[in-house]
Amino acid sequence: MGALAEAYKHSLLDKQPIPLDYGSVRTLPESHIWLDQSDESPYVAYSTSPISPPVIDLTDPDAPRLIIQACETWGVFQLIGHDIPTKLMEDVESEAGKLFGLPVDQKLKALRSPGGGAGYGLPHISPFFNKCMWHEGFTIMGSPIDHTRQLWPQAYQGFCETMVDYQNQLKALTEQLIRIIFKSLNINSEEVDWLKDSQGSSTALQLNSYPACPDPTRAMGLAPHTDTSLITILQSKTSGLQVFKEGAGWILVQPIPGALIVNVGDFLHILSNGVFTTVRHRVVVTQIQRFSAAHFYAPPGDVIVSPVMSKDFGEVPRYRSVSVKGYVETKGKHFEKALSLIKK
Ligand SMILES: C=C1C[C@]23C[C@@]1(O)CC[C@H]2[C@@]12CCC[C@@](C)(C(=O)O1)[C@H]2[C@@H]3C(=O)O
Ligand SMILES: O=C(O)CCC(=O)C(=O)O
Ligand SMILES: [Fe+2]
Repeated sequence: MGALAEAYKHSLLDKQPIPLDYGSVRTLPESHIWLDQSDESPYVAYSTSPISPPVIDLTDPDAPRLIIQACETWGVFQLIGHDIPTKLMEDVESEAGKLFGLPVDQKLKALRSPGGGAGYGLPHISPFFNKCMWHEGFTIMGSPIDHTRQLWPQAYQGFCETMVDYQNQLKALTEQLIRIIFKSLNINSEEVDWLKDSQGSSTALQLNSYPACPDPTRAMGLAPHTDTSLITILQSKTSGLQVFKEGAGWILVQPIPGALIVNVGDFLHILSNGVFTTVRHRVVVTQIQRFSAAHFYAPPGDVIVSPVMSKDFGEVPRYRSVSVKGYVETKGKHFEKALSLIKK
């Protein structure tokens, strides 16, 4: 858990709208129409360019070089050859389906409390937009037991076991990727206490549901954002995620069966002195419900993140050093402006 639990805490002081009973809505309500915000509309500037983020096989001896290259050029890649069991990935999706399939009154029993990080609700970034997203989410930080007991008083165990197993395995995979990336940054992983003991890092698992939408071209699944994390690992069987590529525009990511989508977050961007891209992304919706699960990983709250200095990453720092806790707070208050506020 840790520092990420604090993300958007301050923005949540504003009244947070609650998700609609999506199943009963036949016409897109005015509150959910994004079309008039022209440059934010998901169907405007949607690139037809054939380029797409690289696919990297973790068992390929050349994987470390390809990962670094992808972090620089795209800030996102699809990972195959990882050892997360397919069955576990499928169980996560089917447990998420059961949760979001509950009647809305039931789901509201697990509603995130004001200022709280975990539980059911709209995206944490909702207060920064004047339109609502076509989305419902369930955020897990640490054990999901308290919230899931509200949902299924007798039958919460299957859900909890699956999510805890997934969180542990995704944490280990993230740490494997971080060790690879740190090597290129000339950081000795053996000297990084929080990585060595696997203690204290901040993690969160976000289950996302994008309900079937009656008017997809005018709705927004998840508004453009960068993740606050060091690294995020996402699973989804279906397309909907778009990433912004400088010079090309919004590119739809076509998930490869069994692959995980890995993206660079703000902390890795700062650490790499701006060389690795913290990729802006958003989600479009369709008439078919879509699920995804995103695992976020950041260092412990008291860690100071400073840009590395070298020939490859630049000899002049582009960002001020920040504590993880401090930057998470800045992001929660200023959202998209957070990075520019810590620029040197
Ligand atoms: C760990 C976290 C990152 C996140 C905020 C949170 O505390 C829990 C959910 C995460 C999420 C998922 C949807 C997009 C996002 C921007 C949001 O609103 O909530 C991210 C947050 C983030 O990366 O900053
Ligand atoms: O659903 C997706 O594909 C992306 C979700 C996402 O960006 C997030 O949870 O931060
Ligand atoms: Fe994201």
